[in-house]
Amino acid sequence: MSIVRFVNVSKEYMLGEQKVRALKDINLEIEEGVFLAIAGPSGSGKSTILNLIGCIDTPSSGNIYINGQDVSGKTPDELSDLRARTIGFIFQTFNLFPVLSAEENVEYPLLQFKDISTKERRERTVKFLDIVGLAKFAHHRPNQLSGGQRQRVAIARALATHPKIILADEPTANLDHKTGEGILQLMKEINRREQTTFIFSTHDARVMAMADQLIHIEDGELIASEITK
Ligand SMILES: Nc1ncnc2c1ncn2[C@@H]1O[C@H](COP(=O)(O)OP(=O)(O)OP(=O)(O)O)[C@@H](O)[C@H]1O
Repeated sequence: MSIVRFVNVSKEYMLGEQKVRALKDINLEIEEGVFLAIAGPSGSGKSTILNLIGCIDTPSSGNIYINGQDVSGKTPDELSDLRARTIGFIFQTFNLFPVLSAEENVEYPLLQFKDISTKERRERTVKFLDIVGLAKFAHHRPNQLSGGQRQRVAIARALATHPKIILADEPTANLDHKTGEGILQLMKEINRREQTTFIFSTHDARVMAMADQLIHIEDGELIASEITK
């Protein structure tokens, strides 16, 4: 079963009086467990696709199925529940809480789940900080960590809720090349081990080369989707 399916999806934004067509009639299937890159020039619609998959935005027309569920017609509460249980997010600017330690940042999204006990919360926090190689930095705040370490905290935070899909909007854009490559390598290891589906946008050809599937968009249109591995 596809974990993500777009059927004739279009997205328009109003910019003052002007209509911007951010996505035009996109048809797309993403299989569970894939390591997928979305590539395209600035303004081509990469973030719009990620926002739609992440249920933080809804299409103007067409249907989107996430983990077999049609997201159209869902209420904002239902969408936020689907999002919380299915999706993890990683951002290019890391988006950590500056006043919280690394472990508190990882634990934070788990607080919304009443069915996860304090013990389970603590265990997951320790486990995922360890997976990203930051066990020793648990009590550090973001400003006491390097860019690569901050992104590792963000990866641990995204994994802590056991999502089926992790969405990453240019996760290496604010990192130097070597650090960025380490982050991608870590994401790929987790993808292979946990079978978590990773979907990330990028401008970087070296990052694209690590993907199993590469989607090219230009001017809101899907121009190619190739399985590379
Ligand atoms: N909230 C919005 N209101 C109006 N127009 C928007 C909005 N969000 C995106 N757009 C427009 O939709 C198009 C696609 O934008 P999107 O952010 O998806 O591109 P992108 O490929 O992610 O770009 P970048 O690589 O620069 O982040 C652009 O023309 C953009 O200006």
